[in-house]
Amino acid sequence: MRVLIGTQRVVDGLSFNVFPGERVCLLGASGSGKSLTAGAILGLLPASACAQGSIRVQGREVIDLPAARRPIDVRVGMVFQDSFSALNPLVSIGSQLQEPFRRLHDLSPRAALQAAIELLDAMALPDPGQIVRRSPAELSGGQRQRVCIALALACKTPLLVADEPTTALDVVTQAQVLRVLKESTGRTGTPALLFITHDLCAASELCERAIVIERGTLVESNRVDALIADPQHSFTRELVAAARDGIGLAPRATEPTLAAGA
Ligand SMILES: Nc1ncnc2c1ncn2[C@@H]1O[C@H](COP(=O)(O)OP(=O)(O)OP(=O)(O)O)[C@@H](O)[C@H]1O
Repeated sequence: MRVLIGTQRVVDGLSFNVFPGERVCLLGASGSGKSLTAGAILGLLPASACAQGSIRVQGREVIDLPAARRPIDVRVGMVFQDSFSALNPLVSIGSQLQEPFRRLHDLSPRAALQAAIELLDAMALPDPGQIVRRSPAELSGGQRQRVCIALALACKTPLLVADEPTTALDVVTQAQVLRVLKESTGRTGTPALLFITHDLCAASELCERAIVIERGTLVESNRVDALIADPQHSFTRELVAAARDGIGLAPRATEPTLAAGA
């Protein structure tokens, strides 16, 4: 897969899979092409950028399909760093969360509201019956981010891309959001996760496998524990030197949920 801005290849020859039940992190320095990779996978590249090569979701080619034109079963859920701009400030949390349950899952308004409250409860949000009545501005950043995760999960996509979802949060709130992401992805009946970050500690708490890119090119790919124990590339060595130790789990080998290729 490549992403071009004009004639410049800002992502070049990047090739990796995310399998069902996996949580994979995409690591790279600032400007290395992580967000453009996410944008290509989501079908949300800026107008100035263009993706080439192959991006398959559940085996289906989607590289030329912007998010809004993708069939429901190959859409990709997303959680971004800025939870405030991801939500409509004028619409209550309940109405925003009801929408995917009504539109995609055909639930009645009452059943959709109940499903929204149950999902917020699973996100470890206190008093979800009250939270659904509030607007985004009436929540803390960590609460809003968990609402964004709930919103992404409500769409029941096979893959969730989380682009630096904890960067704007304090360390305690980061831990809560990481816990919720871990509990709600990477298992049967939940989406696989592509977690985009330059925080190796967060990556090691959440993910089993890591892909490291530099200047839009893959430079290292391994299990997170192996990567931490024996980093090969200079950027990975710098990341490891700056991070505390973590643990990783073995990836599971089945049909890929996502296959991005050149
Ligand atoms: N809309 C755009 N127009 C022109 N260049 C862009 C655009 N978006 C990104 N770029 C350039 O493409 C490269 C990769 O950007 P990208 O946002 O993917 O990096 P990143 O790894 O996500 O960085 P960060 O960690 O700082 O968010 C950078 O050099 C950036 O300046």
